[in-house]
Amino acid sequence: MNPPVAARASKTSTPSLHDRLKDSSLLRDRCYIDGAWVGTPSRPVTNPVNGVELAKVPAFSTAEATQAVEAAERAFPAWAKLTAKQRSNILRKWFELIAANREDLALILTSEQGKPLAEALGEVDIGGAYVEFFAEEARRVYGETIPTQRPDARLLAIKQPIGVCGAITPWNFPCSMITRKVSPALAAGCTVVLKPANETPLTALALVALAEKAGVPKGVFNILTGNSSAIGKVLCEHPAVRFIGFTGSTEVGKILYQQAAVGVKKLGLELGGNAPFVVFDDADIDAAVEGAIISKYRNMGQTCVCANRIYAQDKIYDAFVEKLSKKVAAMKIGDGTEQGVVQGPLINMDAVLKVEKHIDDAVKGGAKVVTGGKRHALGGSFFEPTVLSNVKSDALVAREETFGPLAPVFRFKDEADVIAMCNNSPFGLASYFYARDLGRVWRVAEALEAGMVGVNTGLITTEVAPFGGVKESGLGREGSHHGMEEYVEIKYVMMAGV
Ligand SMILES: NC(=O)c1ccc[n+]([C@@H]2O[C@H](COP(=O)([O-])OP(=O)(O)OC[C@H]3O[C@@H](n4cnc5c(N)ncnc54)[C@H](O)[C@@H]3O)[C@@H](O)[C@H]2O)c1
Ligand SMILES: O=C[C@H](O)CS(=O)(=O)O
Repeated sequence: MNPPVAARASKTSTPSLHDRLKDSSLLRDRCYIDGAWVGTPSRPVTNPVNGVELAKVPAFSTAEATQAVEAAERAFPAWAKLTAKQRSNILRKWFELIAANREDLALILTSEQGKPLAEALGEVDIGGAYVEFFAEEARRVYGETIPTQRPDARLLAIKQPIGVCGAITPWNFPCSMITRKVSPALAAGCTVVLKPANETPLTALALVALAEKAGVPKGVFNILTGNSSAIGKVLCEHPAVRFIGFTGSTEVGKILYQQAAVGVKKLGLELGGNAPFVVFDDADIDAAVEGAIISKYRNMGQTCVCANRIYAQDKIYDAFVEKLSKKVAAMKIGDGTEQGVVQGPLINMDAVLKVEKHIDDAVKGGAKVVTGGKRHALGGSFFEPTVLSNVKSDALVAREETFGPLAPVFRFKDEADVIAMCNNSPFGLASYFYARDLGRVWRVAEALEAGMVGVNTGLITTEVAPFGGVKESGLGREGSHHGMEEYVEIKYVMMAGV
């Protein structure tokens, strides 16, 4: 059992994260490989609010990644041989432990990632919901019998776990991006080696501690922190690894795609987005404002499904911009653990620089800052939630994923005009529009080049739907019963001599 992280006095007078947890044993500073908590804590994890060190984690690399893959390979046969019910029961127990520890998990999450506590609680809840859902799906990996053209033979198709899986996850959702991969993998009978983001490993380590407590056997679920590219290379090239699940930027996704080609590994890629958010003139404008706020400013705009470009039809443009910017200007910004705060700090200063680059480019092209537009008085990586109007359709912010609290509002004339602009992107993850005409809803939903469409809603995330994108937003789907397909291989058996 890993000794809990020693209580560290933070740089400020506020109690340390360790002292604020109900169960401080959830704050882990070692990796978990083959059933043992190992490594020397050396790499600091800091709070984006104030740079205070929360803990240190090991800086592992090639050797440890290889050890983890070999442990997962050894554990695979026994885990795959368990009955679906046995795996389901263990996953159910994991879900119950996540739910029972949701407040501690959310506090760890907010402390290392920055999102408001209310959002972190929501993330832990859906993170747990993926585990609960796939605990149930574990028992529904059905095969089929197939009528054959040979009277002397019988034909069946069976589904079997693909084997050792690598999982590499981003910092923006340190809980749900992990359970969205690991729970279907374990449900299918696979074993996993997880490399979480270096900015937010503590939530992942706590999830593994709870999985261990739930009875996941040694070697089945391994986690290591450290050198991303070196660990990723091992996961892409080791012959025992048969699937790579990656969530992150399209740029890194392409690197992994190339590396995995060497061993012809199956991949699940959940990549970048550039979601259009369209408000037609027959929309409920107040509802559209609410939808734009949750879609744009959730996690300070740091979600892959954030509205990245907002299009408002000419007739309602001014009213929409006025209503939106009034609500945005009223947002409370601060430390996400404080009551009422709805916007925390961005993950780092690079994120701030990207927002500023997009604002500067838009303003140079004639855009107007309606609210926000600059770093917040709190300093550090706090940035004012921003609304721009009169933005040119070819501005940088329309072409690149901002990943920050910036809402550029573009004008459009009609359906054909706006659909052409929406689809003029190499990305196709999420998209949103507000309209009430039934014919328009069908036409636009079918015309948008995206994996997911929100109609009259800015929040589409659920464990029961197939999450994923088209074009350069990725391959495959996570969540829903489709999410199991990543982790199984189909085999058909022709039995002659009947
Ligand atoms: N489609 C989705 O479901 C989804 C969900 C969340 C985030 N994202 C995307 O992720 C991006 C933000 O997350 P991020 O900054 O963590 O992305 P990132 O691509 O920089 O990092 C993602 C993960 O990959 C690791 N990594 C980085 N370089 C690597 C390499 N060469 N080899 C192996 N691993 C490597 C990182 O350590 C991290 O764990 C955004 O583009 C966002 O749209 C997509
Ligand atoms: O950042 C991308 C995540 O997938 C966000 S969520 O799943 O919509 O919460």
